[in-house]
Amino acid sequence: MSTPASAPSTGRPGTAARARGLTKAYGSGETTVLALDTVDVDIARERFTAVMGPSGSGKSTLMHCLAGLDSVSAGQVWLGGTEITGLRERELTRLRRDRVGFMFQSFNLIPTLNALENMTLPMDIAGQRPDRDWLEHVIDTLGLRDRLKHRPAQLSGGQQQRVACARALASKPELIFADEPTGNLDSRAGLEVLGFLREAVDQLGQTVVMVTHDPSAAATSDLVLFLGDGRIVDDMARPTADGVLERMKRFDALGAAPPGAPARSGDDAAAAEQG
Ligand SMILES: Nc1ncnc2c1ncn2[C@@H]1O[C@H](COP(=O)(O)OP(=O)(O)OP(=O)(O)O)[C@@H](O)[C@H]1O
Repeated sequence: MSTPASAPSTGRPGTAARARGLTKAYGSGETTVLALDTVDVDIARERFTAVMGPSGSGKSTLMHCLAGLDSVSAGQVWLGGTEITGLRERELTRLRRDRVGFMFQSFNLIPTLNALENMTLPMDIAGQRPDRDWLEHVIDTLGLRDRLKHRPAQLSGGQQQRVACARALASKPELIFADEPTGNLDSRAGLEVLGFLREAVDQLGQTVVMVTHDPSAAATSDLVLFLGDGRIVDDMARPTADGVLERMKRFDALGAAPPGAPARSGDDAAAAEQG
């Protein structure tokens, strides 16, 4: 299903990422796992999109395929206006480097580099100079000023996550993919990171796609996409934590969407709620 994130009537400046018929199967024969099943999705530019769903529903796979980190079994994916399915690895690497920032659960920090060096490493590799004012702003907002010379092993898990967050934001990428960015943080640090992602969207025109299990974190977004069994089964605009929690409870009560079940829109869900 195509999500309202793409509604042309909003006048937003297009889509930052798009997929049509996106299908991803792992393995072969009897052991095949269909992680994504003909997903159509539009990630609106300058918006904050959250992706939720039960464990194994395909959230990380969707993010990896949209980011060009994983190959697809069928379908097409675009980053901005560029179709990435079929691109050669070298072109794909360059595109990712120039346009995309990543925050993963495993922070992927380089142990021999200090915090500041880790933050600027992607730009150093790309031969780009950081925007100093922006970098300073990122560092202060994430409370990393007095940790810049520390190596990852000398930082707490939360601090490492904040460095990974700063690294994703440092080059002002058009699109940031965040996989459970608050998963390893205490609630205060988690709120800070979410606030910063929100600010990046509202004030800097960046686009964020965040996978989360946390309804409160999802409530920071503009639109929540709910995945079930490799399909987008619902969505919720202007989410609240209570609203997301209710929706999730309802999915639990209904069980996972059966394969082949028609994808439901937010309106259908609202109608079902009233009826
Ligand atoms: N490399 C892989 N090889 C085989 N199966 C995989 C692989 N990666 C993911 N899968 C399977 O694909 C399905 C979707 O996995 P995915 O990690 O996208 O789910 P998820 O919704 O992100 O789960 P979680 O919330 O637990 O992180 C699962 O059934 C998973 O076991």
